[in-house]
Amino acid sequence: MAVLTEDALIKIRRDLHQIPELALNEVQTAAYLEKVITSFNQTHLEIRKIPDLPTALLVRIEGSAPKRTLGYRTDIDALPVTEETGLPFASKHPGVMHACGHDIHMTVALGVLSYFAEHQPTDNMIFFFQPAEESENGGKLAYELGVFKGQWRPDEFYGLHDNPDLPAGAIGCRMGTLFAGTTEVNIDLEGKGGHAAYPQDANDMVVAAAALISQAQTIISRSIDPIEGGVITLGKLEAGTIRNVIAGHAHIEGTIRGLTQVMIKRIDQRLQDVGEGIARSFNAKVTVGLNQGGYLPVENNPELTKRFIKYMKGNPDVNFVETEPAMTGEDFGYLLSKIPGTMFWLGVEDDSQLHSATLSPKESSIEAGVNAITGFMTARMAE
Ligand SMILES: CC(=O)N[C@@H](CCC[C@H](N)C(=O)O)C(=O)O
Repeated sequence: MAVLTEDALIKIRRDLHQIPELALNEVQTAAYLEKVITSFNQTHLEIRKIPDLPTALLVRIEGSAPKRTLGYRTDIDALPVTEETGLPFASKHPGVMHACGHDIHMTVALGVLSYFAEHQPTDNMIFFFQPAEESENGGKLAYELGVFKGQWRPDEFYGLHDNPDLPAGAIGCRMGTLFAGTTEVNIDLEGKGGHAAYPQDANDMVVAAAALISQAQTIISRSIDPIEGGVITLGKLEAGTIRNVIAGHAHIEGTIRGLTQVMIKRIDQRLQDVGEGIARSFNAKVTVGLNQGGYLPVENNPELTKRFIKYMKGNPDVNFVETEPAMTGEDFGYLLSKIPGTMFWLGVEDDSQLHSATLSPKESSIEAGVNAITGFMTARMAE
C-alpha cells in the first residue's frame, strides 16, 4: 500500500471505531494496526512487539542519514461508555466506545507512518502504538519494561490529543504545561448493614459516602488557591442492594487533577484528611486509595515546543491556535518526563465533550493532522 489517501484514512478510522477495547485488552485493535502497518512499504521498516505488553506495537523506520531519532506516540484504548451517536459505524462492542477519540489518534499516526514508510526519512523514526492511556499507565509500563532503549530510544517524542472545542484540523499547543497531572482515587467505606427500619442498630455507608462526597468538594473551594485551581471528580459510586436494607459498604472512584505536582499532592492530602474525618464521625472504616501512576502533568519541552509552534504558525496550511492548559490528564506526561518532546491538540470540532457517549469527531481533521505532522517532522529532520 502507498501513502494512505483521505478515503483510506476514513475507512481505517471507522474500522477502528467499531472495535473499541479497554486498557490492556486492545487485542483486536493491535491486530488491525499490525495488518495495516504490514501493508506499508517494509523496506526501511521494523515492527516490534513487547511480550510483557502484548497489545503494544512499536515501529522503527531507518533514516537515510540520521542525526537523531524522532518518536511519535498514539494511544489505542477506549472507554467503558455505551455509544449513543447512532452512526452506521458505531461501536460493535457493547458498553465500550472510542469516546476520547483514540480512533482518530491511531489513524493520524498510521497516516504519518504510511508517508514515511514510502518516503524514507533522513532521521530515524519510532512510532509507539500505546495501550492503556485511560487507565493502567501504558506509557509508564512500557518505559519501565525498558522498551525505549538503544536504537528504540527516541531523542524527542511527539503526540497529540483530539479536541472537540477547536476547529477541525486545527493544531493547538502551548509552551509549558499542556495537561494536568491526575491521581486516581478509590475509596472504600465499611460500616454495618441492617434493616431499613432500625438505623440505630446499623452504620449506614450510603449516608457516610454522601457526607464524604460533599466534603470532598469543599477541598477545591476552601483549601485550594482559586488562581491555581484543581479538580476533584468522583465519577463512580456503588452502595447498597435494595431500598429497605441499610448498606454496610460503599465504594467510590474518582480522579484528582492539578497543573503541578505540588497542587496534586496538596489535594491528595486533603482528601486523606476528609476520609479520616468521615471515619471518625461515622465510626466507619474508610480507606482512601490514591494512585498517580504515570499521569504526571504534561510538560512540553521549551526548546522543542518553540520549534514546533514556530513551524505550525509559519505553515499557511495549518490553523494554529495557542491554547490554555487543560485539566485533562495524559500518561504521555510520564514519557515526556523521561524524553523531551511536545504534546499538542488536533481540533476535531464537535458539540460533545471528550468522554461523552455522543462524541463524533469531524473526520476531515484526520488528513489535516497527518499533513501538519508530516510537514513538521520533515522540517525538523532538515534542521
Ligand atoms: C485525555 C483524557 O481524557 N485522559 C484521561 C486520562 C485518565 C487519567 C487517569 N486514569 C485518571 O482518571 O485520573 C482523563 O480522564 O483526563
